[in-house]
Amino acid sequence: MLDLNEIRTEIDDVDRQLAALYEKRIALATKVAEYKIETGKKVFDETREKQKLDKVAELVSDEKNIHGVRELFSQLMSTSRKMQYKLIEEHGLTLREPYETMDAIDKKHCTVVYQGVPGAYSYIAMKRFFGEDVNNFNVETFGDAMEAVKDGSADYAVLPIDNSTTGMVNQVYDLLEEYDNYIIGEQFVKVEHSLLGLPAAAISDIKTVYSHPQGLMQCQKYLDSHREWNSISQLNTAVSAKMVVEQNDISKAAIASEEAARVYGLKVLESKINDSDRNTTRFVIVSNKRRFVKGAGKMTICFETNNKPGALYNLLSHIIYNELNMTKIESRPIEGREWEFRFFVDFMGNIDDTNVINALHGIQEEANKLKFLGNY
Ligand SMILES: C=C(O[C@@H]1C=C(C(=O)O)C=C[C@H]1O)C(=O)O
Repeated sequence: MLDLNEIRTEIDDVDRQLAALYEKRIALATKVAEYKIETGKKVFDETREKQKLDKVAELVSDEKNIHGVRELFSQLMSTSRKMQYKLIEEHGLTLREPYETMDAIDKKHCTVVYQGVPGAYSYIAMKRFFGEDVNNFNVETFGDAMEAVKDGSADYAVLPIDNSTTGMVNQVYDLLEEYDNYIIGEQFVKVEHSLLGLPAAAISDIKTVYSHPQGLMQCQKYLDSHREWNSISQLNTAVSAKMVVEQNDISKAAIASEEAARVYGLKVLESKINDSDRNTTRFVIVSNKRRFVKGAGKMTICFETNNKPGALYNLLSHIIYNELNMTKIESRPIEGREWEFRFFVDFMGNIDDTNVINALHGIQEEANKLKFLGNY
């Protein structure tokens, strides 16, 4: 019979040696970091790491251990790199681009753009975030809103980015990657859809329903119970309400907010028709300036990786190692590169926190492309 305590005592002895050797190895890597600080050489040396893994594989006597020892050393080198990024940042050699901070957003003296027409959920989110009296104008598409912020005709844009029922708003993610605009705030709005018709209409009159694709998707179950209706996508939920008024036809209805019913003088034929009674949309407030509210607590970044095993795992390890709490990850296909993806990651932290700085330094060096999208 083997004695567990005895074996564990031996393991403890091996671990003591490993810990001492780890410290010795890290001390050497610190010298490497000093060399890199002096010479400007990059931390990550892929060729050296590949050679190292092949070397250590040759050092084991039992073939069964090759896989484990390669994994162990790739983790050791990954930790060694993270220690080096930290040292380099401490030396003031940052990869960060300049940015400013502000005490608060001046909500009284700004112009805000949103997509749609009055009564749209973006309009509701805008009023919720900036107040009822906000100076604003509207445009037809999300891209137009991004453009208005880029060219300075608006200081801020309010854009829907995620919905609790249907997930990400793909187009807005893609626009954040495409434009050099930054997220400086967010606003959650509980979205309750109603079926809106002309004052003279009854549910039995309805043949056609207009809404934004998101509105149609969020009421999928309700629409499935009325398969005789024809659903037609429009640019916006409130645009749909406006169309019902303009067409003046009792067989037409819109899926939109009760606010839209008030704005356009429509009748609520049925309220709360969304599939989930907790249907919520997250809106982001976007600016063309890298100016963030002091003490902002959430970061959004986006990066691309090689299509290689472990690539995403390796990049996320910077967030884990620096003890940052990741709250969201999404992926989008990269245009023109089939089956390659770009990742959007949210984590808690402020752009001035040292653990955020160190994590970003590592990701920037090791990802194909890192884009910082905001702090709010
Ligand atoms: C220590 C170095 O920096 C990095 C870490 C390595 C390691 O810990 O062995 C190897 C290569 C580099 O990616 C080095 O360049 O030698």
